[in-house]
Amino acid sequence: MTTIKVNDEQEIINKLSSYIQKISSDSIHSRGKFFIGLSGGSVVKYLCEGLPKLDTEWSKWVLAFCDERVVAEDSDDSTFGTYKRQLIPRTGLKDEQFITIKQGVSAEEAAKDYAEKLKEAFNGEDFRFDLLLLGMGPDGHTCSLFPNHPLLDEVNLKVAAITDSPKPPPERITLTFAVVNNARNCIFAISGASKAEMVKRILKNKEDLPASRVNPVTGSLYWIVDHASAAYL
Ligand SMILES: O=C1O[C@H](COP(=O)(O)O)[C@@H](O)[C@H](O)[C@H]1O
Repeated sequence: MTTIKVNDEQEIINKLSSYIQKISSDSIHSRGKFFIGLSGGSVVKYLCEGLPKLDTEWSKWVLAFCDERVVAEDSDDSTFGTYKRQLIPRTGLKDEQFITIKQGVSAEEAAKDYAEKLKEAFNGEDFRFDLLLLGMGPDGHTCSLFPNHPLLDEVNLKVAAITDSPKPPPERITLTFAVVNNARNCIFAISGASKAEMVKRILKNKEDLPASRVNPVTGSLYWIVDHASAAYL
């Protein structure tokens, strides 16, 4: 694991963008495509500012979600909806390159459908993302994997439904750790004093929290933290 300390949110965006530039170029060069998993929350802002500056073959990108809220696409809570409004118009990306959840169905059905879509995108069961961009809530959750939730120990499903998310909205789908820890690269990008206590509990105290369970088996893990979130390291 590599921890990168930067001064502020702008430096998080710069550092994150330079990793994405390198990993996307390497992936496209080696395998012809770049499979990236996006998160919601603060990661959206980092990407909307950073990605438009990349020099890349946008048509080679395949974009999926580390988690998604089971809501209508035009809802402010929809992670895809937010990227559609705020990111797509500023890049060469097209809507069709995003693997999105089925609309108007239960979380259970959306999760099953999403797993099928990933299977098709990856040409099989081995969902090996080139890069997962991860956020972490102040409670230590990542994706929609929350502290003390039974989904933390899910080993059979690759995409799971959650209907009791402690953070609204309650209905979501999420990648499970089986997929997260199969990625080639995982990057956490964390800013702000509200995350400082949790950053300490995870990176310094090594407590068992959802975000601490991200540890790609044959991949690389990076934590990019700003001055405020790294205050207790
Ligand atoms: O609900 C969610 O929260 C996490 C963390 O969000 P942040 O705003 O604290 O960075 C996010 O990574 C996840 O994708 C999202 O659904």
